Amino acid sequence: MSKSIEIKDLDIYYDKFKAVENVNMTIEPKSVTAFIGPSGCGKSTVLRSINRMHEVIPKAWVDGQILLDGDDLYGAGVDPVRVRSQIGMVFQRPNPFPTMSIGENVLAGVKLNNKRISKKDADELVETSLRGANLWEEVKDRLDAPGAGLSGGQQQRLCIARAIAVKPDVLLMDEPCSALDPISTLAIEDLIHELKTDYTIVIVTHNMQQATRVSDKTGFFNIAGTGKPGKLIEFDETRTIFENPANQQTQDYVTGRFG
Ligand SMILES: Nc1ncnc2c1ncn2[C@@H]1O[C@H](COP(=O)(O)OP(=O)(O)OP(=O)(O)O)[C@@H](O)[C@H]1O
Repeated sequence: MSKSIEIKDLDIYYDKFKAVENVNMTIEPKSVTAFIGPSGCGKSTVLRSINRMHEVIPKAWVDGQILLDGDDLYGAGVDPVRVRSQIGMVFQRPNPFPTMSIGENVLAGVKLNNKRISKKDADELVETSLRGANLWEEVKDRLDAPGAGLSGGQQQRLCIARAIAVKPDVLLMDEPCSALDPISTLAIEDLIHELKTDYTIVIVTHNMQQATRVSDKTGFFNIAGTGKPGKLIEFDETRTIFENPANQQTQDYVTGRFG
């Protein structure tokens, strides 16, 4: 089930360093939101704070609220492990577990959450997740082969299958195509389009064409200088951000006049 994300007055720190300041945005369910901006402006940091992965780094913390369909993910008593199962993540480099087979990789997240499932249910889940990730036809005859034996693009779709197998509400993607060739990139972009019918998706991308191709809304982040916190400069329909942004910094960035 797809849910909304509301970020309120969010500051994000690495120990004493404030990496991101005062982020406010509302992300609609069943939409794709792209985060763009120059290196170091805090896109990945914001993304990782949405599923409480940020605090895994020693002394990293946040101030502010992130609401998933109105529930504060940072509220007292909220289990970060449960948050991470509701909000899945796909990383820059495909990272299937190297010693596991394709089928075991799909089930890895489910097993990590201590869910016991029958062989029949497991087989069904492997198939629906791989179909959901547009990988089933390519791997259905070799589910017992190692996940590491797939191509980079196939491995990334396997990681997406692993993420959707736990039936999350949200999928976060941190530059999911940056290690892939153009054909595999298009396959992932097509998949993002399809996944939007079931999930809320947030994607960090350095590729502005990709942002225009896959996203409904875009957030442009910027940084005033080294050591300064990154800020969300503008958040709007992707078309508006790229064709008629309200802010001069956004205009300069999307037209390549930046820096
Ligand atoms: N583990 C960390 N410890 C300390 N500081 C960090 C850590 N990770 C990131 N930072 C700092 O936080 C700031 C934001 O980094 P972040 O990686 O979120 O930016 P980004 O916009 O995603 O950059 P890029 O586009 O290069 O991936 C940077 O100043 C970075 O050096």
